[in-house]
Amino acid sequence: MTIAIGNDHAGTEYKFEIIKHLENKGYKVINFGTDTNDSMDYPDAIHPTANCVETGKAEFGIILCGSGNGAQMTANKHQGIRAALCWNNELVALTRQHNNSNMLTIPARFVSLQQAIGFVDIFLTTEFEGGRHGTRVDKISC
Ligand SMILES: O=C(CO)[C@H](O)[C@H](O)[C@H](O)COP(=O)(O)O
Repeated sequence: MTIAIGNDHAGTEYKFEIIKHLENKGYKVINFGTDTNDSMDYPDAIHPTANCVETGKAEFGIILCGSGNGAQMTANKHQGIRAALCWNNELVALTRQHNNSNMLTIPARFVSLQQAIGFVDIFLTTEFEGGRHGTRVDKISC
């Protein structure tokens, strides 16, 4: 499975650890984020990450910024993206089960690295439940 990852300067350190973790598990990772801690504008990294998922080159995307808000807002401008901002395990599981989210947004300045890695694992292994949730997800697009 291929995962697209993107981040601004607030997410660089967690991004490297997440890539290492995913590659150890056999995932292919495409990195669109900055690799330094120098200040940059999150849309410049998040749009290409979202585009990669939207066009089917990656099955899922992981995005990080300080609060998660800017990254999530940017990704959700893409028609084919459902990006969820999550800060605990239950929210991660729910957004896969109920919203069929295809991008996980991690607020890197508000969760620990251990939490962030746990979120990634839950996100990538939790199935969409379909049924009534499928009807609702189909109604999101306008
Ligand atoms: O959280 C963010 C956007 O929602 C970004 O990560 C920015 O880092 C945040 O806005 C803080 O900006 P700063 O330049 O790192 O002070």
